[in-house]
Amino acid sequence: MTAVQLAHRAEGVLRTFNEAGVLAAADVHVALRLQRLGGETSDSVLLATALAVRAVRMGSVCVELQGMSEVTVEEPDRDIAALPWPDVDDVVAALQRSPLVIGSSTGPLRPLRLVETDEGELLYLDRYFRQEQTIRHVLDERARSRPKVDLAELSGGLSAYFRDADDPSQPSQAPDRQRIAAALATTQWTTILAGGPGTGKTHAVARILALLLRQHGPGLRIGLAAPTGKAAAQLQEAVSSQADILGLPSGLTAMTLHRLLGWKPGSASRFRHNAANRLPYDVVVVDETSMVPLTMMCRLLEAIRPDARLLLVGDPDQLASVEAGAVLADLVARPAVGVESAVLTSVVEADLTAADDPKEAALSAAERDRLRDGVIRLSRGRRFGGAIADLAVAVREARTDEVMRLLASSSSAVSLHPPDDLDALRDDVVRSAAAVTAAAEAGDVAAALDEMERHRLLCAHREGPYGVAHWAHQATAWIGAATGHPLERMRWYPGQPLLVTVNDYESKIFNGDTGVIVKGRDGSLLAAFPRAGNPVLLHPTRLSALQTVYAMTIHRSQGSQYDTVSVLLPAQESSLLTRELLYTAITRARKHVRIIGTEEALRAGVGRQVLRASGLRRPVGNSVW
Ligand SMILES: Nc1ncnc2c1ncn2[C@@H]1O[C@H](COP(=O)(O)OP(=O)(O)OP(=O)(O)O)[C@@H](O)[C@H]1O
Repeated sequence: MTAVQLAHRAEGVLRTFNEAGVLAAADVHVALRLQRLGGETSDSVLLATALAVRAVRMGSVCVELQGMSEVTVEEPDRDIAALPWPDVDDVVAALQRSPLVIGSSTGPLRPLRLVETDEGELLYLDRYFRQEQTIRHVLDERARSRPKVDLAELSGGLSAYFRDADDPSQPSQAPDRQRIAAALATTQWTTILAGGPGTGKTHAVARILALLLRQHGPGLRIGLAAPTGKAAAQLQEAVSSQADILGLPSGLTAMTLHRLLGWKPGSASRFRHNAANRLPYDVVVVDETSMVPLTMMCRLLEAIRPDARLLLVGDPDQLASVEAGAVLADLVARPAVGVESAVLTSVVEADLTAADDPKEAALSAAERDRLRDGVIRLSRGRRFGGAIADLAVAVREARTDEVMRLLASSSSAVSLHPPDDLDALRDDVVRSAAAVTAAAEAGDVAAALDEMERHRLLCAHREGPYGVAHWAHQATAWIGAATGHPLERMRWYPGQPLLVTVNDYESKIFNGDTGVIVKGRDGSLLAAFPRAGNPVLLHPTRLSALQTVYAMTIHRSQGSQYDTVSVLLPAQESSLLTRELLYTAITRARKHVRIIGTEEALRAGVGRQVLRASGLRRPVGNSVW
């Protein structure tokens, strides 16, 4: 059990909620500070303020006051409902009078914002409300006009780039959502290209760039970015690998969003590029957008020129950023506000109206509606088919019985093991370590890196009996017992799996990169990291933050895939065990996903959703105090 950190100065209701683990010491401190500065005396307002701070800490953008008591805490046996929750109407009334709330009649300092919606009031820290408003405003402004397009050129391009995979002499069969995505991105300023792993998002992005080059010529300035260095490197590799066949410029580089926007040392949220100094690109592509938090999305949208195309790419069903906001999921789920595009309809009418095809279902009315805002979701799996994809979809759609049925089926691609059934896991850990070590000892860098992709052990937690630390230790012990060489005492050894935890721009090695120690030609030990065609080799002491990684958190594994993934489920009460977490873990596997845990834990996970409160996905026109 984790002891709750208590705020020393907390009294009354704040103390009670702090002791119960609902509020952290930091939430209490902020609320008390604002109370002092604003001269607020109401306990209800204090509690609501602390809950608004807590909400951001937990990844939400605001608190839904009607549901403010529906919180989960780390210690599952706490009776949260029994806490002295104030009446919601009283809280709202107190907030409307509070000097801390914008629009109230009194008070010099107004850090809070109360917003009324059809589903009840939302309480924001005003800063996040303003960021949400900026995002909404910029996107709505961008949707008011459309780029000029050479339609003949566009039709020619669509027909050239979207061919039937089995018979390239023919255009692909309608409906082809990739073709719709490409037509959208050419005919609108903003496109949101959503889809699960292997649905061909990057394939479509490369073709979209080719279409835009046909429209605008080789002078088109392209900015490629992603939230992490690793994701940026992957985007660059994926686009570069298609550059030749599509005639894209060679040497296209992708960078982190921080770098794209011009990160200023010492400022976490202010960038060189902003509304007054816009980004120089004609098209900006952001990959892995699910990991982009609200503040970063706001800064990006402020900095992008109104006449630059923006392509936001990602999987809205994956775990969101650790910071506040699940912007991609919100933008995909937002009610449509844009108007239908006759140009788009004319270019891809066959795709919009086609009936079900064996490979791809017809577009639903809801999907057609979302096209008005530039939102398209790719659904046809291009990489892995069968049971893994079915399991991922069943988890995403919370069809628990179907999840259990798939795991009980005879498929060799998915399996569920009780917590004490560890033989297959141990075999995979030992076999994969032996193969990596053999290649690393032989100095075969490519083979060592390939072998690293065969199996990955994933955990929800970092600490505790279900955590990475414990299971990495267990894996090390299994490997040591199998080889007769205990690994713990060695600093560097061939076959040692590595995880980088800090960006190193000079070496182009990024937080989240994984690699392996290999023997160099002269027998010295080097850290190897995969890069398309050309692995990076460095002396391990050149990198300041390297960990040995026999197990990894599911959060960390985002953006990577492995042949076999073993997922260790925590106890069913764990608030980390959610549908998004399971979906993310399952979709890391190419050939086999092995889930280790109880059926109860799995059912609990499928049933639990990460509810990140925000106003972005609600209809506009709410009255605001
Ligand atoms: N229309 C297509 N025709 C033929 N092959 C395709 C098509 N679309 C995608 N592919 C292939 O399917 C595989 C997966 O595509 P891609 O990498 O673009 O998916 P993704 O959605 O970007 O996946 P991830 O999110 O995991 O990076 C790739 O090998 C790609 O070349």
